[in-house]
Amino acid sequence: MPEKSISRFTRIPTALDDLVLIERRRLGDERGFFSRFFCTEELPDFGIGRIAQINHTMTQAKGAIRGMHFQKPPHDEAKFVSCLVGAVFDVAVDLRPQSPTYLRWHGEILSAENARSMMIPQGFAHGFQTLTESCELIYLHDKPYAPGAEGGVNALDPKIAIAWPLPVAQMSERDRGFPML
Ligand SMILES: Cc1cn([C@H]2C[C@H](O)[C@@H](COP(=O)(O)OP(=O)(O)O[C@H]3O[C@@H](C)C(=O)[C@@H](O)[C@H]3O)O2)c(=O)[nH]c1=O
Repeated sequence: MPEKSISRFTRIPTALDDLVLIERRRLGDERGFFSRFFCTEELPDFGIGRIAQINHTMTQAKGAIRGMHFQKPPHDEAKFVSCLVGAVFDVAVDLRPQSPTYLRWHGEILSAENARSMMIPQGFAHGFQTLTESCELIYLHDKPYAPGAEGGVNALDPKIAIAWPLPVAQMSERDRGFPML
């Protein structure tokens, strides 16, 4: 079969407009598996046509929360978020005032086993809670890091009411200080 006819990705819509879950297909054999991680040919309309940065994080504690982060315009970015070690509850909040799903959140489990990634579009805040120890995430960003443009929504904001699956074990001081809506 010609290589191009193999579809490597399954798109799974979510309850939020433009927020898509991607399942990376694994081609397995007795050695393990081969998997394409990202593809501008197969995902051309996908927000990340150009990869400006790839970032890698490790979070030690189970129950730790990072987020909810975004970059303000003109540095607003799309990111393709994947978990390569462990498992996380990954969450996006729609911050686009014109959107029918404005201020709604959506969460999905991303794990090393399920090979799922979240495509976070521009205009969303992103964060996650670790479900295991020593979780490693990889982010593909379509814009460079712009420290002066960092924005945040408080992950514990009762107006958004994200149903974090575990008690909060750890948050950075900066994340705890983000304002409530
Ligand atoms: C986000 C970022 C941080 N840094 C630096 C700033 C700081 O010294 C250190 C840790 O930064 P933070 O505490 O913001 O890292 P962290 O909380 O892991 O930030 C990340 O959170 C998740 C939820 C996201 O969605 C990511 O886009 C990113 O914002 O790394 C960079 O050099 N480049 C970057 O792109």
